Amino acid sequence: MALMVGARVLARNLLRPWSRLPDAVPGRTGPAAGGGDGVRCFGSPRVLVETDPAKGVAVIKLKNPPVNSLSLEVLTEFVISLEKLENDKTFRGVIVTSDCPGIFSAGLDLTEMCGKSQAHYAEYWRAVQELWLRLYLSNLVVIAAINGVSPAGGCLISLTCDYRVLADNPKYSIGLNETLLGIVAPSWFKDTLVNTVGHRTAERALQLGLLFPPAEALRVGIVDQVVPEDQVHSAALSVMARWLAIPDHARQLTKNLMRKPTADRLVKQRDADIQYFLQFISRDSIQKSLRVYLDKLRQKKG
Ligand SMILES: CCCCC/C=C\CCC/C=C/CC(=O)SCCNC(=O)CCNC(=O)[C@H](O)C(C)(C)COP(=O)(O)OP(=O)(O)OC[C@H]1O[C@@H](n2cnc3c(N)ncnc32)[C@H](O)[C@@H]1OP(=O)(O)O
Repeated sequence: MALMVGARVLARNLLRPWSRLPDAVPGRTGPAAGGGDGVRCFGSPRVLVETDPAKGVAVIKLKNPPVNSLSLEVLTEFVISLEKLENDKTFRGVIVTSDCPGIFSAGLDLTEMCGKSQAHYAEYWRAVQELWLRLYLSNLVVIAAINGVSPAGGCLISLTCDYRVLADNPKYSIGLNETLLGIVAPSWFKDTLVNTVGHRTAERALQLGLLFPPAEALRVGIVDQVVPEDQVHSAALSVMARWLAIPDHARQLTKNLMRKPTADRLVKQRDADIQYFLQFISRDSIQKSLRVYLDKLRQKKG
């Protein structure tokens, strides 16, 4: 039942005409993310989309302060924005970045996984799955311009992209640090990392919950390029131009060849994966670990 409610909510959101989204910011024009006139902006307050139709490129900027945590709303709005871009043949590439200074994304929203109902957990997890599937199998060239720290789910978002550019700032570490919270990265998080850095590096990184600073991130291959902070966006645009020089059909079929077997593993057992998540996240010991971790984050200031 819970799964059906979750699926219905997501489906309703996905099918809702864009212009009727409650938070939509339709058709605003603004200064070009990549320079030049004709940039149009749409999206929602939490997921801004700047499009440059002449270049065929869009920029998705996550804006969920203070830390760009991936709440249910953010996940849903992200999927809707991606779908809109995928369906508009004007666009061939998208850059994913952050509008929150110093933070790419703090990952999954811990408050969505702590002290909530089973129905809520199911709805939330389906939304996490949905975003992963959409990003991982996107026909667009997807480039991450990582302009801030990127733990766990934040790292996962960038791992689904075709290429990762990281700003060279020692504070901007990246990795799947789930074990440090007393939780476990699911198999498809693990697969995404293994496909990027190889089995041994992934095993060590996952068990130890490693967060790599830029130079090390580049060395292990969890990012493809490290550039000075003020060049992240221009570097992402340069990489985009190179990837867009490849004929779409050949690149897309190749991407599919590389990624579909991994995605299919989740698609074939999506409901079972949700049940597994429910069992895991509802355990008293896991809820306790999450509460302790959240309290530590909150007390940091005090
Ligand atoms: C065997 C198989 C089992 C399968 C099991 C299935 C699933 C389980 C696994 C689920 C996977 C989860 C993946 C995740 O993404 S979990 C989230 C991991 N994220 C983190 O560890 C990052 C935590 N945050 C930080 O480290 C820092 O906040 C920061 C991002 C470095 C930014 O630091 P700073 O600028 O100093 O900001 P604050 O720390 O003061 O935070 C401000 C504010 O935001 C709250 N917050 C931070 N992160 C999160 C978050 N991820 N979710 C929700 N809220 C977050 C923080 O509590 C502060 O709140 P207050 O203003 O109220 O104090």
